[in-house]
Amino acid sequence: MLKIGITGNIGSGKTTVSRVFEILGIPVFYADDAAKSVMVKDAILMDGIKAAFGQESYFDNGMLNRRYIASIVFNDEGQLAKLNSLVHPAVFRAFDEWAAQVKNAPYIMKEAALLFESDSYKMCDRTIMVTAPLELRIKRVMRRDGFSREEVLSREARQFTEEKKIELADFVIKNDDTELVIPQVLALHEKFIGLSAH
Ligand SMILES: CC(C)(COP(=O)(O)OP(=O)(O)OC[C@H]1O[C@@H](n2cnc3c(N)ncnc32)[C@H](O)[C@@H]1O)[C@@H](O)C(=O)NCCC(=O)NCCS
Ligand SMILES: Nc1ncnc2c1ncn2[C@@H]1O[C@H](COP(=O)(O)OP(=O)(O)OP(=O)(O)O)[C@@H](O)[C@H]1O
Repeated sequence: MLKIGITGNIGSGKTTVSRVFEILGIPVFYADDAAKSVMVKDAILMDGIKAAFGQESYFDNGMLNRRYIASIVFNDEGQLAKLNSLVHPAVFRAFDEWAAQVKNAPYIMKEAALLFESDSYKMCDRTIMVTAPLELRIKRVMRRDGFSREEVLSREARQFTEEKKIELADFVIKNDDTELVIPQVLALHEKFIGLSAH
């Protein structure tokens, strides 16, 4: 089945855009959500996270202490690489399991913040990069998550630049208040339906 990867840097709106594809009936796998899910369900992974970052990584009720882990990894590249190497293989497995059970769809999508950084774009037939100017992205995430400007920038600094991802991607969706998103989604949807028919 045709696999489309969709990504975008922090606050670009990749989740919002992916929801539009979902409304069109396309099954979408959300890698960020899957990461959060395996991190509280996969016992071997949880032990690995505790061993690497301490017991404080989890609250007593089993929930992930996201603020604590974020404060470590987004300030230290080595610690982030360690977290990524623990979590990403479990997310790749979750995607494969999810994809194997999808029936009757013209194509499927994988929404992932790190589609290019993690090399998972190589498993996709086509890729989409969602873009928006940095200042707008910062504003969106500060409003959505109550993050400081510095917190947004520390994550942005751990991602490839938008320019690099635009070069790597097959298609770009502009989500920056100058262009309407839905017509861009519809045009790509038509294209992917055409590709899946061949
Ligand atoms: C550190 C964690 C606990 C922080 O949780 P939090 O709820 O604050 O963030 P959330 O997961 O919703 O991500 C929000 C955004 O932060 C950025 N971000 C998240 N993880 C990473 C990462 N490993 N590298 C760079 N940026 C990242 C992305 O832009 C993402 O869309 C969480 O991000 C995490 O476990 N990350 C490691 C797993 C991962 O790589 N997930 C993303 C792709 S699978
Ligand atoms: N075109 C838009 N107009 C107004 N608000 C938008 C638009 N696109 C996204 N947003 C808002 O911006 C915020 C970030 O969008 P979204 O969560 O889709 O981005 P994301 O790329 O998935 O972010 P992250 O990388 O942080 O997970 C959300 O609160 C969303 O509602």
